[in-house]
Amino acid sequence: MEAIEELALKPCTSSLYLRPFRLCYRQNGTKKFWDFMRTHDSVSILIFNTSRQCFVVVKQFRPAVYMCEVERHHPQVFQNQDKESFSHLKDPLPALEGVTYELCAGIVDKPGLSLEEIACGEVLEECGYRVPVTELKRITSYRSGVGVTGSRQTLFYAEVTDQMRTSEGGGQPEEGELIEVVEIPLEDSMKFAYDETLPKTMGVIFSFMWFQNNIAPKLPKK
Ligand SMILES: Nc1ncnc2c1ncn2[C@@H]1O[C@H](COP(=O)(O)OP(=O)(O)O[C@H]2O[C@H](CO)[C@@H](O)[C@H](O)[C@H]2O)[C@@H](O)[C@H]1O
Ligand SMILES: [Mg+2]
Repeated sequence: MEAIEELALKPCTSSLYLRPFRLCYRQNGTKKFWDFMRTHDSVSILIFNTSRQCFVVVKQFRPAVYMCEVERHHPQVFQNQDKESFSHLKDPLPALEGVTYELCAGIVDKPGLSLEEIACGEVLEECGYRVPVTELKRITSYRSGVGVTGSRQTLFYAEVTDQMRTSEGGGQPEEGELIEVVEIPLEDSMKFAYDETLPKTMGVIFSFMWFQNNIAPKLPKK
C-alpha cells in the first residue's frame, strides 16, 4: 500500500466525485457568499468481531490527508494551481504520512440500493465479512463536513464472527481500491482512539465510545 510513486499535482477541472459551487445570499440584510462542494453522501460501519473481541477497521492511503502533510513541509506546494499542467513532486514524503485508520465506509452512489444494502456491500468488499442486511443496526447519522460538503453520513453497527468471513476483503482492485483490514482488540480500543500518533477519522473515535456506552456493558463477562 505504501508504494506510492510518480506523484504529480494538477488542478481538478471536472470530477465525478466533487463539484465546487458558490452560493450568494443575503442574511439579515448583509450580502454574503459561501463556497462549497457537492459530494456523495456516505455510510460507515462499526464492525465488532465477537469471536475475537476486536473491532475491524480499515487502513487506506488518503491523498487529501497526504497533501495536507506535504503542505505542512512544503508550504508552496499548492501555488501555481491554476496552471493546467502537472507539477511533479520531487522528494515526496513517505506515503505512510497519508495512511489513516477509518471505519469501513463507502459512498452512496448506487441508486436503487438502500443504505443498509450499500453498507453490507462495503463490509464484504472492504473487510470480507458477509453480513445479512437485517443484522445491521443503525446507530445514527450526522453531517460529515458542515463547512465544505454538508454531506450526510449514516453510521451502522455490525457484529461478525470468524465464520462470517468469506474473503480477505481489501476493496475492489478494479476500482483502484487498496485497503488493509486491521483488528483493534477491544481492550486497547480507548487508548487507540485517543492516540494522536495514529491518524484516524472522528467516526472511529465516536463509534468506539458509542460501543463503550451501549454494547460493552451487555457483553458476557469473561
Ligand atoms: N475524490 C475522489 N477522487 C477519485 N476517486 C474517488 C474519489 N472519491 C471516490 N473515488 C472512487 O470511488 C471509490 C469509492 O470508494 P468508497 O465507496 O469505499 O468510498 P470511501 O470509503 O472512499 O468514502 C469516503 O468518502 C466519503 C464521501 O466523500 C466520506 O464521507 C467517507 O467517510 C469516506 O469513507 C474509491 O475507491 C475511488 O475509486
Ligand atoms: Mg471505502
